[in-house]
Amino acid sequence: MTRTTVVGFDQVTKRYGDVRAVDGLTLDLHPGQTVALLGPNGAGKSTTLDLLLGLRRPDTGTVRVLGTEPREAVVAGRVGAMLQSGGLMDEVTVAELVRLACALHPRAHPVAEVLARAGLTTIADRRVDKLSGGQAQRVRFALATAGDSDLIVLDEPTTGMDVTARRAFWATMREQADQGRTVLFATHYLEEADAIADRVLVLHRGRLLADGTAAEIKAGAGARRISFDLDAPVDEASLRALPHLTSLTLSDGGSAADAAGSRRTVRIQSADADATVHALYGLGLHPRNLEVAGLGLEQAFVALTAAEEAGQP
Ligand SMILES: Nc1ncnc2c1ncn2[C@@H]1O[C@H](COP(=O)(O)OP(=O)(O)OP(=O)(O)O)[C@@H](O)[C@H]1O
Repeated sequence: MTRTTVVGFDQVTKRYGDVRAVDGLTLDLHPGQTVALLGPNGAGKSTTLDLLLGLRRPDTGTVRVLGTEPREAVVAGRVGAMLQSGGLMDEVTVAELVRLACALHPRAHPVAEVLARAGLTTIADRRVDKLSGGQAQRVRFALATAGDSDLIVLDEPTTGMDVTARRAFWATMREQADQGRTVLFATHYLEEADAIADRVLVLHRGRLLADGTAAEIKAGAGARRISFDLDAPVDEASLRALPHLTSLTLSDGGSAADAAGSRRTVRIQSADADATVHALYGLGLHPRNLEVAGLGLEQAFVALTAAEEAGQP
């Protein structure tokens, strides 16, 4: 089965002076996908979004959106965007601004529906320059969903939103994806990516470091968490010398015996848990409550990007 390509990057590079913000990026996004774009500060996320919205042009390579130039797709109303720095007009009310966005959209939804979806009905008459940070985010969200777009692009959309607003926001985005739209969002909230995205892209120095479901990314990072308790005093240096260990924390267990310093809880991150545990028993220790678990998305992300940093000058 051939799938429609909503966003296609082919060997795209974008430099700012000496900085390669996007470096040979090749990528296809498909309808109905909810895609999280992750990466440390400066990884190239915003530049990638700017390229696919036609706000910047690649130095080399091609970007296509819904089979056309990005700008064409945007002008045709096929792309809704919520950008980080999107300034809102002063001295207009929420309703006026949303009405304007709907008037400009070739396939607009009714204004009341757009306001309601973004949770703005009760503050529709407020001036946008008097809103709180989270309320202003909701207005940006309303502008991104003013019309029937095929692709919704969100740059750190939930920054400043409270828990309720965040939940409502993601429930709406889920609905949008269920209706066949593609939702692409850049975020630093890895738990959101884990919970919401069915595809996760990890960017690092403008390159794609990982691409898969959150579960695949966690498994692909390879590392595991090992934790156990020790009743006898332990020589920290011998633990630190365990093979494949990437981090170690020692903490007191919290009981009266621990005050004497004998009982410790040990938490290890290892790139090869089997080998580390094998060597642990080789030290003659008697670990209790031993647990080996996979990484969370956040830990996998840190492990992936740290490994990449270590391999680069
Ligand atoms: N207008 C610009 N002029 C010069 N350099 C820029 C410009 N915009 C971005 N850069 C540089 O390009 C690289 C990628 O920046 P970009 O904003 O795309 O990253 P990001 O992943 O969105 O970062 P963040 O998580 O901090 O928002 C960074 O090194 C940044 O300093």
